[in-house]
Amino acid sequence: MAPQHRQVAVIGSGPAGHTAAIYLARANLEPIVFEGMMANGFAPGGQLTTTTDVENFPGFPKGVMGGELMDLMRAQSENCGAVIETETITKIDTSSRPFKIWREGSEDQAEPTDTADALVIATGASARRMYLPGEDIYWQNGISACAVCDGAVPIFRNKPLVVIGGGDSAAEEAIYLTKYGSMVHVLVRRDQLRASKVMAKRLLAHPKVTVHFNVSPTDALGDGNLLNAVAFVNNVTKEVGKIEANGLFYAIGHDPANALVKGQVDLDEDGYIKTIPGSSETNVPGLFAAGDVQDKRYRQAVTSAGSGCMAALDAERFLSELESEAAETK
Ligand SMILES: Cc1cc2nc3c(=O)[nH]c(=O)nc-3n(C[C@H](O)[C@H](O)[C@H](O)COP(=O)(O)OP(=O)(O)OC[C@H]3O[C@@H](n4cnc5c(N)ncnc54)[C@H](O)[C@@H]3O)c2cc1C
Repeated sequence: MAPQHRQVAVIGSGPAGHTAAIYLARANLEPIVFEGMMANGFAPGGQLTTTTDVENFPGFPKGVMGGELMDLMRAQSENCGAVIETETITKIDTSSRPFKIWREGSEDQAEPTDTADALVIATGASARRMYLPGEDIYWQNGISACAVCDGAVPIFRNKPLVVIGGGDSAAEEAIYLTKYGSMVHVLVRRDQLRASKVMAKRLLAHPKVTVHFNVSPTDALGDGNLLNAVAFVNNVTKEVGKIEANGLFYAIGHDPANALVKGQVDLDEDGYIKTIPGSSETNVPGLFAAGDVQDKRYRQAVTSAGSGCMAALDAERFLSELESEAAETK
């Protein structure tokens, strides 16, 4: 069967992918969105489908459930004219245009299932977790991987909190959480922080922060409903203990979902797709990146949506230039 051709395809269905789709559809470019089927471990809709209340996405004064927000974005994409396919893309070839795309199950075939003149990669990222015993019970009931997203929720107010990690993100998240928690304990696996000198100094000097070196968490403990303590082991003395805590925040890094483009597009040292600052353009003309897969700094729904808009506008301009070039050579 001949590949299905579109002017533009979007891979990914989080806030970045759907915002790109809304803009592309409104520009009459009839985008196809591959929303994935548990791609990168997430249901269609992405990371927000794994959370409850989202209180910082504009337009929802009382907050909105993550799953509901993503259903609304999906409906808006469709209403604007995007075609959404519940398919995971397992291979692309961007070495020549049109770009070649293979849906899951067809990656061994020579012929792609789809082709597109422009591609928006919005495959997202995932926060690293330790999957401690008890984590399945207390994930989102005391355990989080995003202080900015969840720090303000009532269960953490004036309560002791734990942050896991020793880098800049851990330091930033711990200091951020001092606004809400009564005390913030930072558990660092090694005998020193990896954070920059300035951040480390700020963290160590903060009156509401205690840094525990050579300590790793071993268990998430609670009452069956909410987390109330974190068990730990000292990696040097092997001494075990327990810290009372109503919040456990992972700050041990994120993994951008870059498998599709690895080796085809420039990535930074942490695996994020490199975009030209102030745009969504990658080093491959016609290939645009949006959302968490290219953003290691903000990683928020609204910034992902913003970059999805940028990718759509960049793709639209690229396609119209392509059209003009084709008209001139006729
Ligand atoms: C538990 C949790 C709570 C959060 N709370 C908040 C909050 O309150 N406020 C906030 O602003 N941010 C929050 N965030 C962060 C926010 O969810 C992300 O910044 C945002 O979802 C990133 O959007 P994205 O579009 O880049 O990608 P994602 O949301 O990661 O979505 C990417 C999608 O693409 C799909 N996909 C991946 N690979 C493929 C493929 N090969 N083929 C097809 N599809 C593919 C995935 O399945 C996924 O559905 C939270 C994150 C988590 C994990």
